[in-house]
Amino acid sequence: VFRRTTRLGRRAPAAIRQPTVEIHDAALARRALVDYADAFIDRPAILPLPPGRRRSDNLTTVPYGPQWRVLRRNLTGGILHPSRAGLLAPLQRTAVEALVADIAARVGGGDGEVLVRDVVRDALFPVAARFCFGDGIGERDVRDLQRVLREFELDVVVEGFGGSMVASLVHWWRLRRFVASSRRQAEVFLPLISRRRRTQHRDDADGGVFRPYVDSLLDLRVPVGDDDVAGEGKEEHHLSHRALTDDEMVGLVSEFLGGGTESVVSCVEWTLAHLVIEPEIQDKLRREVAAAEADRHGGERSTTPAAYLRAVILESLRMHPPVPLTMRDVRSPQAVEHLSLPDGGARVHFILGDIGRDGKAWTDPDEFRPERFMAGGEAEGVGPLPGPREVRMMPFGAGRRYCPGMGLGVAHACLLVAALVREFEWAPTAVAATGGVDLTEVNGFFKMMRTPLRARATPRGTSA
Ligand code: HEM
Repeated sequence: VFRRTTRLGRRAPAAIRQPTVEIHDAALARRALVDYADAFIDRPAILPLPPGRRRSDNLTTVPYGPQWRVLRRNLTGGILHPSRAGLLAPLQRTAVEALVADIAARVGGGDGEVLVRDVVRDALFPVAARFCFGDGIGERDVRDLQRVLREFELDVVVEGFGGSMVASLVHWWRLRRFVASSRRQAEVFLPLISRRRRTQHRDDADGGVFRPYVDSLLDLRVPVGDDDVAGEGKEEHHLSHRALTDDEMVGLVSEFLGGGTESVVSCVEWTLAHLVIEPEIQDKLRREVAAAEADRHGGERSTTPAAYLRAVILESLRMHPPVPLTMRDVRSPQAVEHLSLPDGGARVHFILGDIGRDGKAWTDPDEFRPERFMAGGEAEGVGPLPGPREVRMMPFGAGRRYCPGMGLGVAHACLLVAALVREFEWAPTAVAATGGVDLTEVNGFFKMMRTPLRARATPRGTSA
């Protein structure tokens, strides 16, 4: 059940010279993250701090404590709260229209090949950028933001994220690239943040439509104290507070834009790959999406995805969780003892793809069968987030640090896949038709297709 890895040699810095334990098993994942929730609460440091730099965390890296609570509450309660999901509808409509127009232009009236991840990313990224900085940012700003995030991914994120990436990151040159890439992000983000600082209270938050993430960060005050040690055991309102530093703002914005887009792009690409290979599932899905459209009677598009669409997305997330693994730094003596972890604690990696394909929890786990999530199926009632009793899959993690963007991520994946099948028929390209669509995975920060999906799109002519 445990696979203990000892990849790091004695030359590795003390902070990461820890044994690594991998969990591939759904039942054990539940035991760890539910029974020992308090012990599985912090993530290990991925990078040693560059010389002369102070620690500045985003939500993913901040240790559990008052600062984490304030940042998390701001995102979940203030920005991503389900009651505000409807406010994003105009941005999402624009994204869907842009996606359909882009594909239609590429196939030029007839059918043609489309590189799926590029068109999806180009449609989705502006939504994340405007949700972050407000509706006022221009197309050039959006392009600059996309460029620096892409550079970060290409320069810093390498195949094999996890133990081996941690090892390779400690090479000085990779650390130097990381610092250079963060500096380039700061050069693009900070002027946009300053512009927002000058205008945020004047333009009534974009006409009262939605509150950009950056506005909430500018107003936020976090508890004072390095690594939150000062906050241990104190009520939050007894602590003194400070504004976020520029470095923290850059990290939080980078996390919001990068994590919120690429994960959805990965999910949509994997989903469409299966729909290309299995035309009956694509057809069934299209019929359901068309029926839901017909039910609209000219009203707003529903924000609740239809049952089969949701099942298709869940099946894709089960088989190809866009984030390949999630990590915890475990030091608690109790958890160490009861879970037979190495003395002194361990870095624990939960391998999300293996957990979703655990043969003890799923029938034919390598088959793409959305029906399992429908009424009467083996996974009826299973959702994207595990409940307290069992873990069958955990594409958004589990326990206290589960993904706060889950609702938005699933909504965006559903919206984009629905538009893709409603407007186009998807088939393998001539090359793929003989060689098959390549479902080989490659694990970077995100689980992507090793051969990016190219598919033949034929407009269905249903668009208004
Ligand atoms: C399909 C889309 C997405 C997937 C599959 C995904 C997956 C994940 C996973 C596996 C984790 C680690 C959870 C854990 O350690 O237990 C995570 C954390 C996180 N995600 Fe997502 N995510 C998605 C979308 C988003 C979006 C849209 C946002 C923000 C707008 C977001 C923001 C975050 C943040 C801030 C964390 C760290 C939370 C914490 O430590 O408290 N994610 N995500």
